[in-house]
Amino acid sequence: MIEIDGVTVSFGGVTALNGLTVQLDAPVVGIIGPNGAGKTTFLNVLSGFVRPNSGRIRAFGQELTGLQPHQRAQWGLRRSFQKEQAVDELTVEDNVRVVLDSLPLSRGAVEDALTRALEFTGISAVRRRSVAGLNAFERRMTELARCVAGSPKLILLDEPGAGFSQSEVATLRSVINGISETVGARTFLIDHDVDLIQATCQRTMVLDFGSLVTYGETASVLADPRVRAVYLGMEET
Ligand SMILES: Nc1ncnc2c1ncn2[C@@H]1O[C@H](COP(=O)(O)OP(=O)(O)OP(=O)(O)O)[C@@H](O)[C@H]1O
Repeated sequence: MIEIDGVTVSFGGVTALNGLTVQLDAPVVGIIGPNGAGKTTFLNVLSGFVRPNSGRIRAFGQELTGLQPHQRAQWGLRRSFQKEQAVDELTVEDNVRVVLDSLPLSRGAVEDALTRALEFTGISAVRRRSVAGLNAFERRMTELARCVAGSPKLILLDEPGAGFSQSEVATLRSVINGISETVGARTFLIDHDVDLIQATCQRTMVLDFGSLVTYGETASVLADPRVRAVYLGMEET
């Protein structure tokens, strides 16, 4: 259970999150809303890159508010960004090893976790290649491997499917669907692809202008006329 309690974030005159209060309790939670709704800001607050003006965040009983980003990573938080983060000059395995080396693990445990992460994301065959020589989807899967490595508790994915083909998104979908059982982590997924949200997220939260529109079972949320109005740009029927 991840408890968000009264989180407000202002950037000058812009209120990116406005007293957000919600308890997120599914293996994979979708986060949707129009551009500028506050979705990425929410992930930034969770990962510690943005300090809220007010409010608290607790995850599985642990107070995250006040922890630095590296302390959250050690606790078990992982994050992928809209913009690619994998380092071009490093091999795939070294990109993942960087994450594991920051954790209190023995050499052998690092290598085991590395192999598991690469297998889980389907990129074992390219593990010794440098990221610069990979295609865009292999680079995205390298970032996914960084997220699932080292027994994370909570994985935050910011539009991981953007720009990929249907078959690549299908591969991504099955990886996301396997995280809860195989990796044992919760996932929060921002994506504009409603089909991906529907196929992976048991529950979905909708934001608009930094406020919670609704949170609930994904099928009901997507059928909600308020959601269709704010997110899908449809008239209420
Ligand atoms: N660092 C910042 N400085 C100033 N304003 C910001 C900053 N980050 C976000 N904002 C503003 O806060 C609001 C919420 O932005 P955010 O990126 O969280 O929305 P979003 O829902 O992720 O949008 P998108 O779907 O376009 O990625 C927007 O009005 C945005 O311009």
